[in-house]
Amino acid sequence: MNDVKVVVLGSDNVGKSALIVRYLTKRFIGEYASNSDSLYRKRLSVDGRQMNLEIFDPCSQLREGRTGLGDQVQWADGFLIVYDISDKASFLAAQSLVYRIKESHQELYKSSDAHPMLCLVGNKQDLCHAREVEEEEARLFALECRAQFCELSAAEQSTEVSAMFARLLRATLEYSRDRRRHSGSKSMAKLINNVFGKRRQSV
Ligand SMILES: Nc1nc2c(ncn2[C@@H]2O[C@H](COP(=O)(O)OP(=O)(O)OP(=O)(O)O)[C@@H](O)[C@H]2O)c(=O)[nH]1
Repeated sequence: MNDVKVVVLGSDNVGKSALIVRYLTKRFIGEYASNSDSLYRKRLSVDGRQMNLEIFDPCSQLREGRTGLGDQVQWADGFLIVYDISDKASFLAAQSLVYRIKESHQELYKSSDAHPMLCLVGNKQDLCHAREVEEEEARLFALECRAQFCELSAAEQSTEVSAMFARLLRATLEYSRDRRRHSGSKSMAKLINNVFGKRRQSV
C-alpha cells in the first residue's frame, strides 16, 4: 500500500475546504467550519494503484501555529496551493507561498535539484465575470515554478476537481517513493505524530 500526504494551502476563503470535500464526497457544501486544523484520511485507488491518502487542511486562523511551513514541507509529499481567480491578493499570497515552500524544501534537502511537488489551483472559475487574475499569467507562473496548474470551480465542477487531484496524486506517488528513500524515518515518525494531534476526519 502506498501512503501519500498532501497539504492544501492558500489565503482565507479561497475554497480550500470546498475543494477537499468536493474531491472526497463529490458534494459542494456552501459553508465549512474554519476554526481548526483538519486531517482527512481516505483509502483510494488511482490508476489501479491502492493508496492511503491523507490531506491536511491547516486552519488559516491559527496561521503558523503548531505546524509551521517547515514542518509541513517535511511531512507532505505534495502541496495544493489555492487562490481565488476573483481575488488578486489571494494570487499574490499563493505566489509567496510557492516561493516559501521552494526555499524551505531546498533548505531541508540541501539540493537545488530536488523540487517539491506543487499544484497551483485557481478556484471559483464560475466567478469569471469578476476575474482579477488572468489564466495565462497564472499558467506562466506555474510553468516557471515547475508546478502543475489548473483553473476550476469547486462549486460547479466535480469531474474537474477529481481530475486535478488524480493528476497531483499520480505525480506525488512517484515523488513520495523517492523522497522516503532519502528521508530519515525517525523525523518522519515525529512529524506524523505531531499531525496525529490534529482533528482527524474520515470521509
Ligand atoms: N462561487 C464560488 N464560491 C466558492 C467556491 N468554492 C468555495 N466557495 C465559497 O467560498 C467560501 C470559502 O470556502 P472555504 O472552502 O471555506 O474556503 P477556505 O479556503 O477553506 O477558507 P478558510 O477556512 O477561511 O481558510 C464559502 O462561502 C464557499 O461556499 C467556488 O468554486 N465558487
